[in-house]
Amino acid sequence: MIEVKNLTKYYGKKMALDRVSFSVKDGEVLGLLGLNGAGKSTTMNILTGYIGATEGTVTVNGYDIMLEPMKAKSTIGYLPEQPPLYLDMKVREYLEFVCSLKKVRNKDVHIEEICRQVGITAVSNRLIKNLSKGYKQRVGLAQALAGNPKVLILDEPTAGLDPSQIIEIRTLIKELGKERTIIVSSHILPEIKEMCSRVVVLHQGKLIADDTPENLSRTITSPHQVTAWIKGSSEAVIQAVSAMAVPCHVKLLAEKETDVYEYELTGPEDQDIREAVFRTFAKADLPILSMKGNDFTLEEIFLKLIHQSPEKGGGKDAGNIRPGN
Ligand SMILES: Nc1ncnc2c1ncn2[C@@H]1O[C@H](COP(=O)(O)OP(=O)(O)OP(=O)(O)O)[C@@H](O)[C@H]1O
Repeated sequence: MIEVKNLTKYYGKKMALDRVSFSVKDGEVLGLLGLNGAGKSTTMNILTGYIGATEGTVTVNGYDIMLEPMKAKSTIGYLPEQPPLYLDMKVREYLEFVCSLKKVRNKDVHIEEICRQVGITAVSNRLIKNLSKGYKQRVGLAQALAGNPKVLILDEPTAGLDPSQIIEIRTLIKELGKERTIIVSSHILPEIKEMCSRVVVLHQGKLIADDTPENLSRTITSPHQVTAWIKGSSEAVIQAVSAMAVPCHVKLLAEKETDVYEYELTGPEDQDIREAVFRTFAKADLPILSMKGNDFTLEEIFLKLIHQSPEKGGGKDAGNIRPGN
């Protein structure tokens, strides 16, 4: 269990965190989502006792990180944004060193176990500097797992990896999350959705949402507007739309294939038009070859979350969204 209360951090005059509070239950995988500079690393550095907070408290498994740092830290494994690797060491040598620092008993068996867990047994005799970035990240995860901590804190573990390495690391984190409490940061919403059971969204040092990924998606998707590829003449499409039960505006975007056009369909803000769109074009014998809700960039999502916060009058459907400023 991790409790974060009113965490505030100033770097000189620069405020990096502003009264951030949240908690993480045992066995939960919590995602910290935010743009660059949102305060994710600062939060993680405070949680792991790397830096102190200006105000506020953090307790990890009942130990206050400032008052009982040794006890609190002994329950945490940390993978910072830049993994703390000694490049001229071999993987095994490095893990032996980490295990000595953490006073791990039965080192050999333990190292074999964590190498197996993160899939680095085959490279355990290689110099770290000769490993790919994906494997270096795995070694970083292995050092976090040394000592079998109950809590893992992982700062942007997939940053800079190629797509197949990203999938491998995400799968690994999901696997590790079955037995541990994990906090993982990212600036990629789909990544957080895939790995986490809860998401805390930070923006400019403030907590602006704390919810499940599903509720968050519901809050930020916009089913009143869809983009669809429809086969048939544009005249027939326009005619079908004019007969729709829900009033809709249609905009032709592009010709995608012969006789297939891409349209943007927009209904009233508070209405989900997807089903009506499907029925309309099925009835008119105009096949929909693809349909998707309009995606938002992360920046747009943040603006939406801030706009929908209760303080700004958007509280009705805003889930657990908290004020943004
Ligand atoms: N040591 C420092 N001294 C001064 N300002 C800092 C320091 N570390 C971070 N900051 C500032 O605090 C704010 C939060 O930074 P932080 O690194 O926590 O954000 P982040 O969400 O982790 O971003 P990123 O994804 O870029 O790592 C930023 O404005 C950053 O410039």
